Amino acid sequence: MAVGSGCAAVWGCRRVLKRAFSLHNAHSVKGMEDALQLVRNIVPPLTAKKHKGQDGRVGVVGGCREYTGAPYFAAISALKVGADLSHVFCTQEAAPVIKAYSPELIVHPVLDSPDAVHDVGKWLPRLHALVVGPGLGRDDVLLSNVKDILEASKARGIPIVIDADGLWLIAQQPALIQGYQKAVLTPNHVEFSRLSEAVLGDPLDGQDRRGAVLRLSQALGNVTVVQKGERDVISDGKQVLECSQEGSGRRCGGQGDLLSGSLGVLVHWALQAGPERTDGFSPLLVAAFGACTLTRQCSHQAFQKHGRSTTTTDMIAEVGPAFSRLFET
Ligand SMILES: NC(=O)C1=CN([C@@H]2O[C@H](COP(=O)(O)OP(=O)(O)OC[C@H]3O[C@@H](n4cnc5c(N)ncnc54)[C@H](O)[C@@H]3O)[C@@H](O)[C@H]2O)[C@@H](O)CC1
Ligand SMILES: Nc1ncnc2c1ncn2[C@@H]1O[C@H](COP(=O)(O)OP(=O)(O)OP(=O)(O)O)[C@@H](O)[C@H]1O
Ligand SMILES: [Mg+2]
Repeated sequence: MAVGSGCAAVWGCRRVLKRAFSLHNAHSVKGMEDALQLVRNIVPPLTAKKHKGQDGRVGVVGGCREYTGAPYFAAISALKVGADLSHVFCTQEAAPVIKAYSPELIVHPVLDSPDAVHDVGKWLPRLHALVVGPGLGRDDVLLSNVKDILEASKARGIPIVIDADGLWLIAQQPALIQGYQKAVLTPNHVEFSRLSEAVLGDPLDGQDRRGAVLRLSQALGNVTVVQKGERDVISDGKQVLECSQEGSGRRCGGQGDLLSGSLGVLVHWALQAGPERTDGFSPLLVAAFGACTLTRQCSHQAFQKHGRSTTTTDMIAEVGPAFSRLFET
């Protein structure tokens, strides 16, 4: 797809990109198809030639006394999208709870151990991507361990999705992620304001969401930023994409965890596929567009069945059908 690729002046091609990536625009059916095609291009084929692990070994760093649902949602979503193995690195107390939710997850009760960084670090060579933050909490000891885990992951060049309390840590210490171009941040409205305040010293400009996301990404040295909301706005500091796939009016907790877990796997696939398969677009932008579209489609499908009682568990049950519908047609 040629639309927007290699665009030097982002604002000059903004209208073209919006046409290409806005699903609600009545004239954008072709553009939408093009955007979805880029995501389809990165999905690895299922063949008999592969071994277990090849389609993704993802680690989720999060899970503490208060929050066990969030890391579960993220880790199970990664598996349901197509990762082969999904690990959770959480506190000792959270581990039996998360294990009891699912026999499919590999759960390490290490995050509050004195050797946490070593205990997680020895798994890093086997991981394709890390999702840091869902249900992590804000305990100083845990955050200090996560800081060291982030440094070790960056040193190995592991792609990192940062969400929830991981973003709290980044707002305290933006230098931790500055210039690391294999990172994607997935803030909700409040998390975005916090980051924007910390990095740019600006209160959020609600009128110009695309400009705000672009500026934050640039200030962080082209880290990819996904601002979730009524529309999801995605930028790598060079290009700005929007996803307005129809979701639902339901705003139950956990939908962001589904997004960050899915993104963990899609980031790996996109980087593995390389820029030829994404037609010059940053692989991380394409992965982020895929995760946003998928999450919103899951919300839409779950809401059709369950209406107001829709919860994130209902959305996770839709990952398979939604994925096939969007990316395997
Ligand atoms: N079942 C679980 O275990 C869940 C745990 N969660 C975890 O809970 C922790 C805190 O996450 P929060 O997202 O609450 O972050 P914060 O603690 O920063 O709280 C943000 C607050 O802002 C509100 N808010 C969100 N969007 C808003 C908007 N557009 N306008 C105005 N207010 C808005 C929310 O209701 C929330 O009270 C994280 O560790 C997160 O992962 C969540 O992921 C939800 C599910
Ligand atoms: N107003 C909205 N209209 C439609 N979709 C929305 C809206 N707000 C958020 N979403 C979608 O919901 C999903 C999660 O975004 P949300 O802002 O709820 O994340 P979050 O607060 O981090 O969630 P979590 O409860 O998991 O922490 C995203 O896919 C986003 O596109
Ligand atoms: Mg969240």
